[in-house]
Amino acid sequence: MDYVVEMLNIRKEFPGVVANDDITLCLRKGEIHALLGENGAGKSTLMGMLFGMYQPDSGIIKVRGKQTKISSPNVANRLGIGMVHQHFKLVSNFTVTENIVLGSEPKKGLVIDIETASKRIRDISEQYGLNVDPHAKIEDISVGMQQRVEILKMLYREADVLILDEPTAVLTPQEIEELGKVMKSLVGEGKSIILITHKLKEIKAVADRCTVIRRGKTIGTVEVASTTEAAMAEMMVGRQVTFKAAKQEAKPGAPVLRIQSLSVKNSKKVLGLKQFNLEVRAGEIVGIAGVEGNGQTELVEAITGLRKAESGSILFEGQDIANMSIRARIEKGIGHIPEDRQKRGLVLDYTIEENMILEVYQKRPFSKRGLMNKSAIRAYAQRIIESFDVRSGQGATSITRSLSGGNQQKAIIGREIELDPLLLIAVQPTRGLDVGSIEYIHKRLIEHRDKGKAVLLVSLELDEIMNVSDRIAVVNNGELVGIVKAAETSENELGLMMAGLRGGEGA
Ligand SMILES: Nc1ncnc2c1ncn2[C@@H]1O[C@H](COP(=O)(O)OP(=O)(O)OP(=O)(O)O)[C@@H](O)[C@H]1O
Repeated sequence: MDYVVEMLNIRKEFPGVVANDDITLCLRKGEIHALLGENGAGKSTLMGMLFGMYQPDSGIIKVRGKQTKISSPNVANRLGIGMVHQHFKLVSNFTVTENIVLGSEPKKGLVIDIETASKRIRDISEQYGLNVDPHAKIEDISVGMQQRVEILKMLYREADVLILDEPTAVLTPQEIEELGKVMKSLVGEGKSIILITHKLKEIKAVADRCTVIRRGKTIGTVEVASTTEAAMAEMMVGRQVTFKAAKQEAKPGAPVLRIQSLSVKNSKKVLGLKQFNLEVRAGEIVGIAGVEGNGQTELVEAITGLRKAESGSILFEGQDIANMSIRARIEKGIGHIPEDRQKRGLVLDYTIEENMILEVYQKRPFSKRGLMNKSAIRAYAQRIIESFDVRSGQGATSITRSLSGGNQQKAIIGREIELDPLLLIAVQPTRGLDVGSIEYIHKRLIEHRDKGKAVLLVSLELDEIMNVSDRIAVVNNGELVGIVKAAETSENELGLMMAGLRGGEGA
């Protein structure tokens, strides 16, 4: 068998945790190979070793049949291995070409030869159907396009093994489809791809084989065509997973949040939300469906106080909070699971327990007369860690940065739900989570509702919106298109509404 990469019996320990324990993954030339595993299973660690960011404690890596030591990302690049990270590494006020040649600038004599580089970039872009304009500035192009620039960067450096780390987490459904085509065209030209993803549907759609790992160990490698999503999910978590959240019909009470004619400017200083009306009652989950960038961010930031409203009112428990400070809103009972967990959700250099009390540390029992009560803080953090299954090397005292992405996310969700807010605003709560964790988080959101609290769920995943919400408000271009009951709508109707066609009540 023609393997381009063989990672054999790989082991890697971090303080308190064996991140990889005897893992084997072999990549065939010309295949898309999915790497599937729960949050914290060790996927990024394994790929980090293939890309030269860490060294294995034991085990062998062979590239094109030859045993190799990949001591740095530069060595990986020279071996033809490239990686697109979850957080792109692009300079936003540089052009596509400038970003791609950064660090390996082509010269004509002493002068940097941007024109030749641009031409080559255009040729590669055409060859693989990437459709990237070499002269565009990064800040002016969409996230999906930025990702293609990252892919181009690897191709420009002649990589033929491409590692994509959760590439679709940041993409819209349409961009996901386009990325699928790009990946197929790459392997069609003889490249080989390792794809890290939590989305079983995507694995079914694009991958040839899938290696499943659980808690640092290889469970097996399967041929994707002859296996099911349910079977892969079960291999991964070690039990059956239900994909549909079980819930009773909502028994909504009085309105908790009432938004009237709310208009909010976006970061480009034009109205991103226009004359918006919405009500969320106690005991119900209202989902916001829409294509990314259609007013969701402005809506959430206006409610939480991160952004100022231009006009209109935001009534919370009957009181207009539009001019209240962020802290006052939290005190009144608004919880927020933010979209960008690294920027707004966590202080990465603090321990988990410090992060768990960010909003309540000045309260009893966590502090008394200015002194912190360490054991109360520890017990509180431990409770969240256990109920939300936050996995890390050193429990409550682990530095948050050392947690896997999905475990950071679970910690934030746990913290916000534990505050037991009257209104919980959950923005993309399950982005980056494995199917088992998604199942659990959905259950907790529904439990929160059943305790008589209000939940506002913002998500780009239609499945999630339809599964978890009671009512769905659809946004398009900053306006409310309509509100429908989740039990009475279909993916098709929502899709049309997201494109701006009016429907439902309140239109
Ligand atoms: N630099 C580090 N220092 C200490 N522990 C680490 C470090 N990097 C990863 N870990 C630990 O190793 C384990 C595996 O983490 P890894 O990031 O590889 O998981 P993952 O499968 O990529 O998860 P996710 O799907 O959540 O991104 C986790 O327990 C994590 O806390």
